[in-house]
Amino acid sequence: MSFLNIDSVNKAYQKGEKVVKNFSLKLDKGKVLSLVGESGSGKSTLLRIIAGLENKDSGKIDLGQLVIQNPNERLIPGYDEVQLVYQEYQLYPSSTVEENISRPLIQYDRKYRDQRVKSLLKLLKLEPFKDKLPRQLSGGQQQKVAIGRALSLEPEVLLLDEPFSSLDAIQRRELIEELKEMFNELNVTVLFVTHDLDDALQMTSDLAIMQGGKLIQRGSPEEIFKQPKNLYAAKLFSTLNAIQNKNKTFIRPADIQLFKSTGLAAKVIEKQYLIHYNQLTVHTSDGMIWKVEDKQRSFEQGDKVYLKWDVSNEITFK
Ligand SMILES: Nc1ncnc2c1ncn2[C@@H]1O[C@H](COP(=O)(O)OP(=O)(O)OP(=O)(O)O)[C@@H](O)[C@H]1O
Repeated sequence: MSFLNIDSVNKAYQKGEKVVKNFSLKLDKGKVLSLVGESGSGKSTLLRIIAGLENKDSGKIDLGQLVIQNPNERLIPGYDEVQLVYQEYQLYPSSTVEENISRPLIQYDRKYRDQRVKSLLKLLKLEPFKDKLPRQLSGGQQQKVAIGRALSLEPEVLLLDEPFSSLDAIQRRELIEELKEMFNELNVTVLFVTHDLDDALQMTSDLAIMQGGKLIQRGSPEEIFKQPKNLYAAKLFSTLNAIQNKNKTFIRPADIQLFKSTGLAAKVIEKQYLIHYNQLTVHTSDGMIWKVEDKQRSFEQGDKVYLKWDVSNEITFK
């Protein structure tokens, strides 16, 4: 039996369109899931509902025995067992790192509190900064303090809502690496929401894709890459080239080989130098504009190139 159960959740704001549509998801204890979706797809609303901070219209959410109720059904909204960290998470500006992390534990026994804060500072590698104020820290360190504060209450579930969007790519990669290790050690169940597939994959190999309030697909990156359920899921991984005269059928740039003779003729109209290959924009003789990968970096703008691909790599949507 899974640990976090989200069952057929629906939500509309006022009388508008539903922003979460019949959404169901299960997650085992101690597992990390990345939920990827574009802006406005309903990710934040869903997380707030899971945290018990937003009313749902229908559906059920439970953590084993604990049923998450709507805030309008409770005196104090939210649950210690479910903690939400988001990008603009506010730290107390005039409290130190140590005080920020210990704040939620104010009513707890002092000895327990000191131990918990000490172990979190260690896990988060924040010991050298424990007496600093938030403004004296980098963006990544500030987010670690926010996560430390959320973890201080020993939640069963940690919900991360794009917590790294203000960080640069290198900071994000390093922070995700550190956090992954820590989540594993703490055996906390994590739902990580992002619009960035790279971040999602860096965090875990359990992926869910949300679009227009619905769960589109759940699986490993490889499964979704090979058999994407729709165009959005496929495009998260790469550009798709539409094949002329084949309805809803596409080929990925990486699956196209380039030749100097024989194949579908095309003309290079643009060349971009990327890390692992030159990306060429080509105009095919059947009138399509495609992206292809020139791994040998042998073609220039204006050159003629011939394209071939294996039909088994074509992706067709129903
Ligand atoms: N409090 C609110 N009242 C009315 N509409 C809202 C409210 N909060 C969000 N919405 C709308 O619900 C839809 C989903 O928003 P939500 O923030 O959940 O999506 P998201 O996937 O998290 O997007 P983003 O990544 O941009 O935060 C959007 O159309 C948004 O405008």
